[in-house]
Amino acid sequence: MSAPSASAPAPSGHGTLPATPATARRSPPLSGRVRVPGDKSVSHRALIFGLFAQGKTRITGLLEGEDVLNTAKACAALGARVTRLGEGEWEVEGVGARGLSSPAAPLDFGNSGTGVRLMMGAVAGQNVTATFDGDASLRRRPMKRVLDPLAAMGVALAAASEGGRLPLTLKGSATLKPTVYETPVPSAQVKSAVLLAGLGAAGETVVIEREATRDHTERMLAHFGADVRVEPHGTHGRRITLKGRPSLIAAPVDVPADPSSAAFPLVAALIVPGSDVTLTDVMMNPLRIGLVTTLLEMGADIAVVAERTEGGERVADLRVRHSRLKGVEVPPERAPAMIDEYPVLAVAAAFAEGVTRMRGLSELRVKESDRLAAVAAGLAACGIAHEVKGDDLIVTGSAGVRGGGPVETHMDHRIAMSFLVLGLASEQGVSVDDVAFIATSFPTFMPMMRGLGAVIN
Ligand SMILES: O=C(O)C1=C[C@@H](OP(=O)(O)O)[C@@H](O)[C@H](O)C1
Ligand SMILES: C=C(OP(=O)(O)O)C(=O)O
Repeated sequence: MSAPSASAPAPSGHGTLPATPATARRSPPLSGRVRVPGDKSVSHRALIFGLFAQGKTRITGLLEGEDVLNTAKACAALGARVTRLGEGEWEVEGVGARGLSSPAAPLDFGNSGTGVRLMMGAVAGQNVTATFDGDASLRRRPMKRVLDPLAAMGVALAAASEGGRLPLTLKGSATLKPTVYETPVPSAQVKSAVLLAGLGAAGETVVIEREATRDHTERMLAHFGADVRVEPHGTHGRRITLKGRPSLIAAPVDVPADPSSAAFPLVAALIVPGSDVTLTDVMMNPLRIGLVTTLLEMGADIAVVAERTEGGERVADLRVRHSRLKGVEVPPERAPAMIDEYPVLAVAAAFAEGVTRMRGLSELRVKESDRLAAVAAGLAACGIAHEVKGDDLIVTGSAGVRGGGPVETHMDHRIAMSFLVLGLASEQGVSVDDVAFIATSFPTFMPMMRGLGAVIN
């Protein structure tokens, strides 16, 4: 898809602010019982579905991280009345499935790929023109993966930066065509953008994925009253069929604790000797628990207790104790279920006996940073033997990890948190260059980790 170039003002966010470095030091045993904040994926979607629904959607446990707050602002700019009622408690008064209005100013999604890509899908079937922007990290990330299927449905790209990157302007279409789209990369964001566009198309929109990715959009479509069918496709895939132009009705959403955030205290407890930590209310959606599966294979002592269903999702408490880990091979088909957890899995692998080979990590290259490169550079700065072979990351663990740094975090919250966790069990501790971006997904990371006994300053 080609388009005239958009003028590019300075990117938003921390990119222009001075960095905030921090150091994590070898720590005493971690202990305690904590609930990490609400799931980021579910939080974005709760707000967006609230925008489309008729009536007032009440959300509890919403993640109040910068990524989600930017989505809340975008929902308001598109016409919803968005109110914060208390900590994690929000109300969205929606505009109905066809009622979005053009925002007065560019929508700024900061650091968030999920926010911007889902919202591009959301405006697709609306009589709306909107400009999408973000910080320097988000401006580098590929948007064509969403623009291509939206263009096939009839959305016009009015302006974009080189390669279809942000900032870009979309003109939605009130006569959007439904599509049958097979996603070329395993991406819940691409799938969700097409399904959200499909809300505005007359007829059935079908998304086919060769490997199943997180299914929160499908679940929420059903929860808000849409007619959506999910069928198996091939060995690992799914076929999702959505009937267009449904009336969505406001429905309460109780956001469970984010397994991708829980990953940090979880791995910290495994590698800091003597630790015993319980993480409560963690979402155990099967498409999100690849890390737990892998760590159990590595010999981790993780007890899954009080498993139950809350608000349509499996949740459980996880009791985690320091463990002697061993290296494993992580198959490529597991990648969608643990995509954001590879950086912290690499940290666990650094303390495991033997070699851990993580296969098929190409999607890590297009996250907030090139995570494959950032993890490799961080491991090198901490004296950990590793190798990147094609799209595989191979880490050779040892009982005595040197640490050190400084680790460059590249505007990436998960790189910052992963290497701080590594510092807690390393000989010299670990310094990272910037912790400001942790606020995008886990704003309480520092106090929560310190509360468990972690030494970070
Ligand atoms: O749909 C979502 O909420 C997300 C999907 C994943 O991205 P991709 O769809 O690009 O794999 C993940 O990395 C991101 O943190 C959240
Ligand atoms: C990749 C991530 O998020 P996003 O794509 O929404 O920026 C993440 O949180 O690790």
